[in-house]
Amino acid sequence: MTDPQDLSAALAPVSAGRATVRLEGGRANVVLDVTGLAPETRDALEAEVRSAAAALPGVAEVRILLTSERRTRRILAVASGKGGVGKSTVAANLAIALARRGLRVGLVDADIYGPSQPKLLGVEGVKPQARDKVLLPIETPFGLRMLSMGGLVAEGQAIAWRGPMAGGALGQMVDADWGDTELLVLDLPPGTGDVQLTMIQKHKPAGAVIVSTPQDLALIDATRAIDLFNKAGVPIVGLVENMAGYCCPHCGGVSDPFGSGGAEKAAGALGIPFLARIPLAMEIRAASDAGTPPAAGDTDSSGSFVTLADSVYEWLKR
Ligand SMILES: Nc1ncnc2c1ncn2[C@@H]1O[C@H](COP(=O)(O)OP(=O)(O)OP(=O)(O)O)[C@@H](O)[C@H]1O
Repeated sequence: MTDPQDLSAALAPVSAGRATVRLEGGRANVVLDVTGLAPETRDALEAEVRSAAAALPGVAEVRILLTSERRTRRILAVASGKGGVGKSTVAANLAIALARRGLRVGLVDADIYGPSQPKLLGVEGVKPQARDKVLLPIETPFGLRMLSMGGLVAEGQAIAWRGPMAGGALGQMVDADWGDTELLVLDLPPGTGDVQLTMIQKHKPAGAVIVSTPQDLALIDATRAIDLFNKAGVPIVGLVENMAGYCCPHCGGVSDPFGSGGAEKAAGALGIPFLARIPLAMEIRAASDAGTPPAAGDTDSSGSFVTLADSVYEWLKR
């Protein structure tokens, strides 16, 4: 017949110190601390503990209670005043570069108008599962987990959600089972309307990275985005200039279709940090379309995302 010591001894090798046990007649009550474990690791641990306890003589029933410490997880918003400036591309590559620096990163694609993260991260068509009505983020091949508005609707279906519906879906994604993820990068929809303001107020990002192209018109919109975060009391991490200088793959000459240096000047005038300059490069567009983000490799264009991630990393440390 098993006694409490036998039960503890039998579970010790499989539970790695995470189990607290009590024996009541033929029932083994196990409290399992699963803090920081990814869902699949947690399920495997629970199954191992259950079968180790059930194998003991005299144990007729095993009850397992999972507990987890609530972790503080920070949200980093990536936003732009207007569409098409490369906000999603920057968000995906920044998230990957931060993951490569050792942070446990998750990416939430909150862009209700054009969710593009599943394509950028090569997981198009993969639907997130749910457990007890809590979403389980998708594992991507690039060392980070992801949830997208795109994964919550049928492929190709137009997303014409009103603010409250979008807010509800975003809430489900932010409150998903992120396991030990310590930083959530939030790819916001472009623009500075009510939807964005509600998202920001509700989920209170720790900081915001603003993406702009170098020309004046885009910068005026970026200034509006900065104003939106200021109103919501969210600190601005800084401004990223995307689609700067184009290096011709044929002659090697550099041209500036959208002007140059505009974002750095604007950042100076606004008193916010200038984080990085990402070149306009065929390689970035092609790799993004192919679902192999440049920041996951070691090419010329990955360097600019590393610079960006370094600045953001330093900011997060502060
Ligand atoms: N630095 C770059 N060099 C070349 N192409 C780029 C660069 N940045 C983004 N692109 C391309 O520009 C297009 C728009 O990028 P992206 O979808 O990231 O923009 P967005 O601002 O998130 O757009 P939306 O407003 O639709 O959310 C994509 O085809 C992307 O591959």
